[in-house]
Parts: sequence; C-alpha cells; structure tokens
Amino acid sequence: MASLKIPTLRTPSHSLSSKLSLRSAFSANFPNSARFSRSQPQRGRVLIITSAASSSSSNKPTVLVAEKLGEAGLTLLKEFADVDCSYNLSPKELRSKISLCDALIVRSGTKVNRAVFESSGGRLKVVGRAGVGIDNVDLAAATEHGCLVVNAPTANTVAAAEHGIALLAAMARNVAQADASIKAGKWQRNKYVGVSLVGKTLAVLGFGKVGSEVARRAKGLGMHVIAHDPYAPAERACAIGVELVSFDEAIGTADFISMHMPLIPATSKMFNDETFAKMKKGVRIVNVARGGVVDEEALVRALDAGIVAQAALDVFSEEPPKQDNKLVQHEMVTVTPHLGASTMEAQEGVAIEIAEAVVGALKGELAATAVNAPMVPAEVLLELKPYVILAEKLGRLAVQLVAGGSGVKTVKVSYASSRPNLDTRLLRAMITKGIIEPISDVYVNLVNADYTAKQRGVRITEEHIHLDGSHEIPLEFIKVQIADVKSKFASATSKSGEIKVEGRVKDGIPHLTKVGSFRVDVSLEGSIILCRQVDQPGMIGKVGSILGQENVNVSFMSVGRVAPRKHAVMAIGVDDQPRKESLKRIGEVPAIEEFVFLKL
Ligand SMILES: NC(=O)C1=CN([C@@H]2O[C@H](COP(=O)(O)OP(=O)(O)OC[C@H]3O[C@@H](n4cnc5c(N)ncnc54)[C@H](O)[C@@H]3O)[C@@H](O)[C@H]2O)C=CC1
Ligand SMILES: O=C(O)C(=O)COP(=O)(O)O
Repeated sequence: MASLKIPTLRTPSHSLSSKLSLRSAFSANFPNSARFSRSQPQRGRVLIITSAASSSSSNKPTVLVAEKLGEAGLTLLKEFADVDCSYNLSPKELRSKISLCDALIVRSGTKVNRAVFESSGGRLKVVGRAGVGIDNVDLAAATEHGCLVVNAPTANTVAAAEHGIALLAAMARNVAQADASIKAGKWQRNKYVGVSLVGKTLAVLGFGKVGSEVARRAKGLGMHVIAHDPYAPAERACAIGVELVSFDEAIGTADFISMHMPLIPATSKMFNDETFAKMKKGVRIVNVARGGVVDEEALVRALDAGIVAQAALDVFSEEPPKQDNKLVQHEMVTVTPHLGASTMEAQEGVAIEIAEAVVGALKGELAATAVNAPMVPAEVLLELKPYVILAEKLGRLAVQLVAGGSGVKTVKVSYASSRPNLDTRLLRAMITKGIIEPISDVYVNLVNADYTAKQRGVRITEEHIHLDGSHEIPLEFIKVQIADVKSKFASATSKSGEIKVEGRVKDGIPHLTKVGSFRVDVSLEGSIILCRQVDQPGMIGKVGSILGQENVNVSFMSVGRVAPRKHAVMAIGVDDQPRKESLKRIGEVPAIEEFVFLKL
C-alpha cells in the first residue's frame, strides 16, 4: 500500500512532508507511534487505531500475559514485543502494572474491569481474551478508553464441544460418582445404574460454534437434537438435521439440555425457578457455557425437587466456587473446574490465534476478531481508503468553519452512492474523529468514535443519497453539514443555515468540491485558504503573489462563483502554514470580503 500524506492538525511540527501509513488516519497524534512496524494489512484484517506509547527501553510495545498461554503464542508475541508473563496477579497488582503495558492477554480468570482501564493511563490499547467468552472484560469501559478488545473465537470450539459431550455421557452413567465411590473402597453397581442417551431428546440452547458441534456429536450418539437460538440461521440447523424451536418448546420437551449461549444481560440467570418449572420432570442439564446463565440457588431447588434429575457443570457464577457451594457438593451434580477449553491442542491454537490478533492490532491492523469495533474486511477497507481520508478531512474542515463559542451538536452526513449496502461505519468514525479532535483533547478512533460523539452531545445522523449507475465507484461524494451554529466564514453557510462542505475522490485523491453554495475544487492534501471576493480579474494573481512573497507554496487554486462579476469563493491549497502577517495581507486585499485559513 502506498504511503499517504496525512498532515496532523495539532502538531505543526509534524510537517506536511511527514508520510504516514493509512493506519495513522486511525490513530491519534502519538509522537512515537512510528515505533510500530509498517506492515501491510493481510487479507481478512482491517486497519485500526493503535497509538500507545511504550516507555520500554527496547522501544518495543509491552504485552502483559496475565494467565497461562501456550508456548507457540508466546513465541509469536516475543518476536514483536517485550512480553511480561505475570500469572496470578491480584487485582491491585494488575492495576499497578497496567500503566506500563500496551496490551494485556487474559483467559477467563482475570477480571478486566473499569478500574483496570482507568489505571492504564491511556496506554493500554489492546486486550486479548485467549478464548471465546468476554464476560470478564468490561467492554463498555474498554470502548470508552478507546481500547480494542479481541478474542480467539474458534480455536477452542471443538474442545468445549467435546467437554460438553464428555459431561453429558459421564453424567448419564454416573462416572464421577462411581469413580469416587470405588476409590472410597465401595462396589455399588446397583446405585449407579444410569440412563441411555440413544433416542433421547437433547435441547441445545445457543446454536453457535460450540452448540452446533455438540449437536453434531449428539446426533452421532443417536440422540434427537433440537435447538433454540434467537439468532441462528435455520439453514445451518437444517444442514445438520437439527430443528430450531422456541425456548419454551426446547426446555419443555428435552430429556437433556446443553447450554452454549454467551453470558450477556439477556442470558443472565435465564435458568431460574420459573424456567425450571417449565421443564420436563427428570431433565438432565449440562453447562459448559457460563455459570451466570443459571440461577444456581434455583438449580439446587430444582434438583432437590426432582425437576432436574442431574446436572453436569464446568462453569460457576463465582470461580473458583466456595468449598461448601451447594451445587458442587450435591450428589446429583458432576463438576469440573472450567476445563472446556483445556486441551493441549485447543490451548496451542488459542495462544496462536490471540497472539496474532494482538500483534496485528498493535501494528495497526485489526484481526477479524474485534469484539468492540466494527469489522471491515481488508478488501473493503482498501477500496474505501481515499474516502476514509476524505471523511476525516471534511470533518476537520467543517468544524474549523464553526465560529468560536457555538457548540457543535448536530451533524448530518450524506453519502451519495449507487451502492445500496454501503458500509459507512468507518466513514462515520473518521468524520467524528475529524470533528471532535480539533475541539477537544480526546483522541478518537474506530473503537470509541460513536461513544465519544454521544459523550460530547454531538448527534451525527447519516443519509444515503441513492444514485443510479454503475456500482464500480463506492461513493460519488460525501457532504458534511453542521446545523445550529454560526460560521466564521459566512459563505460556508447554505441557504438553509447549515455549514456545508462537500468532497469527492478524484484519481484517488480527496478533493473539496463545495463550500456552502459555492463550487470549488481543491485537493485536500495540504491546508486551505478560503476567500470570498467580488469576482474580478487579477484576484488569483494578487493573492498568489502575497503567498509567493511569503515563500508559501500553492498547490491548487480554484474559484467558484455564483455568476460572473458577482461573489466568488476562491479555494487555495497551500503546502505550508502562512504566517499571521501574510494572512492579514490577504485579508487587506480590497475585493476580499472574508477569508479563513483551515488546517487539514
Ligand atoms: N467452558 C469453557 O471452557 C468454554 C466456554 N465457552 C462458552 O461458550 C459460549 C459459546 O461459545 P461459542 O459457541 O464459541 O460462541 P458463539 O458466539 O459461536 O455462539 C453463541 C450462540 O449463542 C446464541 N445466543 C445468544 N443469545 C442467546 C439466547 N438468549 N438464547 C439462546 N442462544 C443465544 C448466539 O446467537 C450464538 O449463536 C461462550 O460465550 C463461552 O461463554 C466457550 C468455550 C470454552
Ligand atoms: O473460551 C472460553 O470462553 C472459555 O470459557 C475458556 O476459558 P479459559 O480460557 O479456559 O479460561
């Protein structure tokens, strides 16, 4: 990918000649972000937002690995970063270490809560969850702090499914209880008569990756498998001979229930007194999802009442559970200490998957496993690249046209495109970045753009202007309008009172094509001077010669007018920032009625 000139707004010392990769369009003005290698995005990845500064003497980012990770993953991490493997940290120790880390890798045993993000002092840029469930990471806090969260969603699927099946069979045949009994010197063949699986109905709740693998295996055991999942496509279920049914039907007809949904507010304690009451008497339950999806006290009651005949649990609402936990001690319950993902193969796979995702994110790429940021495939991103830059620059221009003191609250963005399904999340994030960064000290990226806008009371609405014609070009133009504000350059205000700028991409370069009602054409590569003047001969020459005398290189000039000899807007692209004096001299040219200098 070619490097692009992306001048920064708040650090003039980052001169126009500084060439940054596209990644920087997503990053804040972090002086030493250049320490990350400029590797190219790979297929299936998107670029994003990393910006943390490392104070490590090796000038490499620092990755804190807070729970045991497979060797292959550690090796990958060490090629790129300083790796600190500190297992079993107390919450206090984690908080005190985190401000020295650019990335943190955890499994399910570490609570990455708001206090962790707050203690990071803005340095923590990536949290890698070496596994699937991200309920131990405070995603809202991560997003608010602009910290990307990635997980490793595929490498432990089979391990979790196999453990589910292992618990199902072990429970049905009392393997754990019989094992304990024989080790205690007993021989209780009559006590541990089990139940058969073949021909029984298994309800898989949560028909995602693990759930569908469990279903596939259960069918191989001769079970009748039904599933409930509000979001699963019926075709996927159909393909493996599973019928998707309602929640009540699933729990009301099943002999066995296996849980595979994430722990989210909607699933928290979804198995409670009320739902247990709807189950078939004598049902058997397996949970390798999360302890929190079950009201554990209600499960004890259901077991004692004989509604639930047996349960096999790998997960608990509190881990490790207390020694006297009634479920753990219950005779009809088989337990394992959260072993679903714990096979040698899965742990090596997970370690590689998370190490690649974290390294990619630190390099400015985003693995396709981002949990709190939109995922945009690399192909799409590459195509949108110039439009992404256009979006940020239009945001920056529009906000600089707002007169001081008028707070920006209402922004409308219009995308004119012939593509019906244009993905605008990236563009919206960059417009937000362009609008908010010049007027605040927060840095905005793809992770926190929407949050930051909301936080600052900036309402961004989007409109898709459908154009006919070929779908070849993703976007004809982008229009940014800021309503309910005064402008420091009155000509930028449209008839309906909004500040309006419009731009399009020409030959791969973003151009400003409209200011208010005036058509202009200036490439968005340097900074811009906009002047409103009475249209008359010699104006370009006059302004051009002032800039020439000041040694300011002009890259582009265009004049947009309403009619000959009436008002016109001259847009002048300049490579360098003119001195205040030079701008004053431009303002003193008699035909010039107003002017503004805009940094890009
Ligand atoms: N015990 C262990 O060591 C392991 C536990 N897990 C747990 O298993 C869960 C599932 O993992 P995957 O299958 O990889 O995730 P997944 O995201 O592929 O599947 C989760 C499924 O649950 C469904 N779902 C969401 N809300 C639901 C609801 N209210 N009712 C029914 N279904 C609902 C989703 O639509 C999705 O299809 C993870 O979130 C994790 O908590 C995963 C791996 C290992
Ligand atoms: O991947 C998951 O969601 C798991 O529950 C596995 O957790 P672990 O990484 O073994 O602590």
